[in-house]
Amino acid sequence: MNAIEIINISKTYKSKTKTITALNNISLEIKEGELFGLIGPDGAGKSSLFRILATVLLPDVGSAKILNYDVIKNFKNIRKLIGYMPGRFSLYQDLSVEENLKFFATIFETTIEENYDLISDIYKQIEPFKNRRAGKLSGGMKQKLALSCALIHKPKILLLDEPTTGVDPVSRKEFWEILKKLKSQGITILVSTPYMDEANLCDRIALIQNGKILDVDLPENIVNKFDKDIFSVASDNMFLLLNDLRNYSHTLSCFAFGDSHHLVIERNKADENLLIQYLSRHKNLSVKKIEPTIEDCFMQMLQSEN
Ligand SMILES: Nc1ncnc2c1ncn2[C@@H]1O[C@H](COP(=O)(O)OP(=O)(O)OP(=O)(O)O)[C@@H](O)[C@H]1O
Repeated sequence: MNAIEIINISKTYKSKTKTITALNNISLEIKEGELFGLIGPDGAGKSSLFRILATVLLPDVGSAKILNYDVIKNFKNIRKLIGYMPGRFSLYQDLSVEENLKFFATIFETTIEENYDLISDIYKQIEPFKNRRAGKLSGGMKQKLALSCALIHKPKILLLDEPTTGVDPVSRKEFWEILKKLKSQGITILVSTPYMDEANLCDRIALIQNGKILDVDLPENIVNKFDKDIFSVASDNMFLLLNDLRNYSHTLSCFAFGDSHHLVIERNKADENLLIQYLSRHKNLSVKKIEPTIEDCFMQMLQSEN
């Protein structure tokens, strides 16, 4: 059975001066027990979709179901079945760690003790600070508390909107370990992230940009479908290098990627020696053929869209 079904959803925000299309005819199916990632940059429409699924925002067009309950007609049933962690953690900054957790437990007519099993792994890490105000916690600790609050009523489905944004790399890694464990306990997880490197940690992903889904697949299939050659190129003058690479006759696209540039060329059209010759004015030149990453695939899809 599908845990989540999204059918032709569109959402616009209108002000006096402009209309913003946040979601443009989105359809998606997420299976029970899946760890599904919605990957896209700021403003892509991720939060709007999460808010519709969490029954706190109405779509203009289309429908969505969670475990067969309609997000509009059956919103009360859905609220009991989901744990929702909004983009900016929904903690009460002036309440302590323990008070926040008790508050969420009370809303769902349960207690911390009753559901301690499910959250114990996560909560144990912040329990030593249970009297500290949420506002005084580090990003990683806030994230763990927010997840504990979202889990306190034993939801079947977790909706986690950018849970790792602004969190340090160690806490990010720990958080994904926790998600893996929750998945093994049978919880379906829909998680959004702007970090492309987190895509590989999901069972399946959807790439989203400008309110449109560009592709849905296993992370490895997205990479395998990439049918171009990629070179990682660096030199002493990265700015000049980017210009030169963009002017190269075989270039399809070229963009800065960490401390090198990624050059995309039609498959088997590139002769590495000719490229090195073309770039001969560069000092400390390095040219390496590499395997594409999800980010390369995403950039290429954006290029094709435009
Ligand atoms: N309440 C609102 N009123 C007007 N525009 C909005 C509103 N909420 C979102 N938007 C706009 O809709 C588009 C999609 O925003 P959304 O928050 O859904 O994307 P996102 O992928 O979650 O990005 P972010 O991480 O920046 O929130 C953006 O252009 C955003 O500025």
